[in-house]
Amino acid sequence: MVKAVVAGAAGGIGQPLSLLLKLSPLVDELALYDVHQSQVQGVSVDLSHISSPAKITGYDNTGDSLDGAKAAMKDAGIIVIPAGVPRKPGMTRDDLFKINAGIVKGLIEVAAEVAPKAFILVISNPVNSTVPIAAETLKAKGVFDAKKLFGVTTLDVVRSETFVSEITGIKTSDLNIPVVGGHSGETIVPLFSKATPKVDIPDDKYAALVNRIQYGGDEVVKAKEGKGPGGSATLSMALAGFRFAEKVLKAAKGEKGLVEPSYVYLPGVPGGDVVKEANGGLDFFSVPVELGPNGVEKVTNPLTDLTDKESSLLKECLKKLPKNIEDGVDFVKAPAQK
Ligand SMILES: NC(=O)C1=CN([C@@H]2O[C@H](COP(=O)(O)OP(=O)(O)OC[C@H]3O[C@@H](n4cnc5c(N)ncnc54)[C@H](O)[C@@H]3O)[C@@H](O)[C@H]2O)C=CC1
Ligand SMILES: O=C([O-])CC(=O)C(=O)O
Repeated sequence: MVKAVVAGAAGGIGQPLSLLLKLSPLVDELALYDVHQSQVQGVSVDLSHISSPAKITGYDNTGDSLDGAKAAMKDAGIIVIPAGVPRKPGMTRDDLFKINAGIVKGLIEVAAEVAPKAFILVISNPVNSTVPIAAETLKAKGVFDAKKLFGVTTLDVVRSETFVSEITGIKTSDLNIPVVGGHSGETIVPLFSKATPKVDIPDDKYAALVNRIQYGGDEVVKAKEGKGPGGSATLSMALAGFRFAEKVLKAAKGEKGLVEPSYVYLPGVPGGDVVKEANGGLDFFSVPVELGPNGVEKVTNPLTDLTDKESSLLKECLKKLPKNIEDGVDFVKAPAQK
């Protein structure tokens, strides 16, 4: 019996993500949680009419309590978190930290209490910092299992597949492109030299392609012009979040050979120490993760034999990512100094 939870289910990502999970045969119960009471109840009733097996339940809180969050997450197998505010034009993902840091910490505290063994997939931005916040919160509660905590960076992979396919003509479904590092701007490092099948990016297209992958989020934010629900990517993100969640659930059921990059805590996962040595000592990094019944089975070090261009991208990533990680860790460990 697999209980899945979407926290932030009434939002721009939450709604389509919940629809995809409702359609999945891998989910037996889908609990939708949001602080937006009327919206989450409406979405729950709406989805509950779909004739797929997953049973839908909807939760919000009574007053200031977290009773809805607790009931939603109780004994969950997988918790996907797109709760929080999205960007509007002119904002960076780091601008979201002020609000989303506390939201993620609060949700993880509930998860630690009522579903300490759940797989936790963090979508809320800035992922580079919200995942360290989640890790430190779980550590403080004594229930941290790094193999089960994932920052969802799948949208960077999805965008890479789309944009590389446009240039090379290779079908997106045939492409496998590791995108590593973090999830914002220059911290996003696509490694075309490690793609399968081999992809040939013409020199005159390389910089623009990398830029489009790194700033794909900004392209959407700009196009949406701050109008309508969800100021940033919602539909492509719902697909990406579902793709990653589905792999986690399939691996939990014993399917083998499932690999996808994800932003994980390296010291707590098999193979992580090698990546940590290669990235200059960072604890958190997005790397190709092989999934198994207990989450991360092992991670592979993607930072070998990089091309000169990729080494330059990595260098830029490593200028920014450490501060993002530190901000997240300090938010939990040293809040007074913030
Ligand atoms: N990891 C990634 O690749 C991506 C991440 N994102 C991030 O996902 C987040 C959500 O984006 P959208 O769905 O577009 O925003 P949205 O504003 O449409 O939806 C967010 C939902 O979260 C709910 N919420 C707020 N605080 C909550 C709490 N404490 N508990 C439960 N629910 C709460 C809101 O009521 C709302 O329904 C943003 O932080 C955004 O930056 C967006 C796209 C890609
Ligand atoms: O750009 C944003 O704010 C949302 C996001 O993370 C993405 O689309 O990759």
